[in-house]
Amino acid sequence: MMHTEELLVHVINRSKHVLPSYQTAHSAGMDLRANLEAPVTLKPLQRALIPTGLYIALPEGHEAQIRPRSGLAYKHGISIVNSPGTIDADYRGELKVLLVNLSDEAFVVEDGERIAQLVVARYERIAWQEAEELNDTARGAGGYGSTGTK
Ligand SMILES: O=c1ccn([C@H]2C[C@H](O)[C@@H](COP(=O)(O)OP(=O)(O)OP(=O)(O)O)O2)c(=O)[nH]1
Ligand SMILES: [Mg+2]
Repeated sequence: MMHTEELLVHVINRSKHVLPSYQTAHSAGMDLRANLEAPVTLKPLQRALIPTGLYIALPEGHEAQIRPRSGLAYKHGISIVNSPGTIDADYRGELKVLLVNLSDEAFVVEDGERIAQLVVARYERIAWQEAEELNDTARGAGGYGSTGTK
């Protein structure tokens, strides 16, 4: 259902499939479908750039992230090599998904299969302000488990 917070994004759908949509009322991502002439087999540790047939023009100040689906990851070890993939607001090419098979069995990507999810987000661009020192914090340079595990 339309409501005022929805952001309109221009899209051209050259795929055989319906446009991606949110599956539940508050899903952050829309699932992307593979748009294939023939199934693609990914052997263990093999990767492939999977076309979606979608072309978008994001409003300035927004990016889209292409993220893995947890079900495919859990059941079949399918992930995305460059996760999360970054779609720039000025990109006008086809959205593609760089899948990788991290399991020890071959996986077949079928035409129309929901292979990844697209999340749109605002981003900030920065300008550097060079400094001699940074402000003190309680964390300081602590990281990589510095706060313990329990
Ligand atoms: O998973 C992805 C990642 C990127 N892209 C498209 C949109 C993005 O705007 C463009 C460039 O992506 P990125 O900056 O990650 O790639 P690069 O290796 O830095 O290429 P470039 O030099 O073209 O920026 O490729 C995709 O379709 N899928
Ligand atoms: Mg780049």
